Amino acid sequence: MTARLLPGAPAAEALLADASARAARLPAPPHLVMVRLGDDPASVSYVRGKDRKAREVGLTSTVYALPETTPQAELLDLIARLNADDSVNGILVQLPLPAHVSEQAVLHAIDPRKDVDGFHPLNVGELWAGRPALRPCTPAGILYLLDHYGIPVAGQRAVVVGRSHIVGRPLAGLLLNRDATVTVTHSRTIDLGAVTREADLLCVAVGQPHLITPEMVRPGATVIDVGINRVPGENGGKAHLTGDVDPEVARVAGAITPVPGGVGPMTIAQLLANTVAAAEMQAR
Ligand SMILES: NC(=O)C1=CN([C@@H]2O[C@H](COP(=O)(O)OP(=O)(O)OC[C@H]3O[C@@H](n4cnc5c(N)ncnc54)[C@H](OP(=O)(O)O)[C@@H]3O)[C@@H](O)[C@H]2O)C=CC1
Ligand SMILES: Nc1nc(=O)c2c([nH]1)NC[C@@H]1CN(c3ccc(C(=O)N[C@@H](CCC(=O)O)C(=O)O)cc3)C=[N+]21
Repeated sequence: MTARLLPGAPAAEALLADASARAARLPAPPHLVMVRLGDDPASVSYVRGKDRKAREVGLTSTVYALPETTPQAELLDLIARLNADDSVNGILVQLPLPAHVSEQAVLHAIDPRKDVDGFHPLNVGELWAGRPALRPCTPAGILYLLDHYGIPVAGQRAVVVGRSHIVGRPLAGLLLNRDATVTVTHSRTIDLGAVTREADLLCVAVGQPHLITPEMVRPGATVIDVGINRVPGENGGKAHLTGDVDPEVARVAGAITPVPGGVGPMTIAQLLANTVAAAEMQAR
C-alpha cells in the first residue's frame, strides 16, 4: 500500500480564495502587522513568506524588523500602540523571542481581538471551552486540510505527538472539539510506538527528523507531519527540509502530508484567514 498524498497547496488555495473574497467585502483591506526581533534566518524567511502571501490576496501587511536587543518595554510599547490603532486588525509577534523578552508578557499584551495567532490566554481558554474565538494557525490549518480532503475526525482515535503551546496543545483541543478521541504524547511518554499505533489520525509536531517510523503507524492511518527540520546535505551537499515522519511511513499509512508543502502552507493561509476574521469582528 502506498499512502495518498495530502498536499497543502490546494487546500490553502481554497482557504485563501474564501478569505480574499471576504476581505474584498470589507470597507478597507484587513491590515496585518508582524513584529520580529533579530535576524534568525528561519524567522526572517517565515515572516517574508507571510508578508508576500498577505499582499497577494489583497491584505495590507506591515513588518517591524526590530534589533535582537530591543528592550521588552519597547516591544510592549509598540504592541500598545498597535492595539490602539484602529487601522491595524491583526498583530503577530514572531516566536521564538530572544531570552531577555518574556513570551508570556508579550502574548498577554496583545489585544485578544487582534490576536491572529490565537496565543492570548483568553483565546486559549475559549478554545478549550469550545467557544468561537481566533484559533492558532497551524492547528486550525490542519483541521481545514483534513476537511478539504474529506478525512473524518469525529469518533476517530487521534494521537498528537508534542504538547507545545503553538501546535500540540491547541491541536488536541481542536480535535476534541470535533469529537475525536484524543491522546497527547510527549518526551516523557513511555513506549511512544505503542500509543501512536493506536491512532487512526496521527499528528506529529516534535522537531526531530524521522522520529516516527513505519512500525509506529497503524496500517491505513492518516499521518499529519508538522515537523520542519533543516538537515545538512550528505557529503557537503545542499541543506534540505524534512519532517518528523520517516518517508518510509508512506508504505503503511493511508494518507500523509508532505514536508515541505504540507502543513506549512496551511499555517500561512490560516493566518490570513484569521486576519480577515479579526477585521470582520472589528467592523461589527
Ligand atoms: N508547519 C508549520 O506550520 C509549523 C511547523 N512547526 C515545526 O513543528 C515542530 C514542532 O514545533 P513546536 O511544537 O513549536 O516544538 P516545541 O519544541 O515547542 O515542542 C516539541 C514537543 O515535542 C515533544 N518531544 C520532543 N522529543 C520527543 C520525543 N522523542 N518523543 C515524543 N515527544 C517529543 C516535546 O516534549 P516535552 O513537552 O516533554 O518537552 C514537546 O512537547 C518543529 O519542527 C517546528 O519547526 C512548528 C510550527 C508551525
Ligand atoms: N508567532 C508565531 N506564529 C507562528 O505561526 C509561528 C511562529 N511564531 N514561529 C515559528 C513557527 C513556524 N511557522 C511556520 C510557518 C510556515 C511554514 C512554511 O511555510 N513552511 C514551508 C517551507 C518553508 C521553507 O521553505 O522554509 C512548507 O512547509 O512547505 C513553516 C513554519 C510558524 N510559526
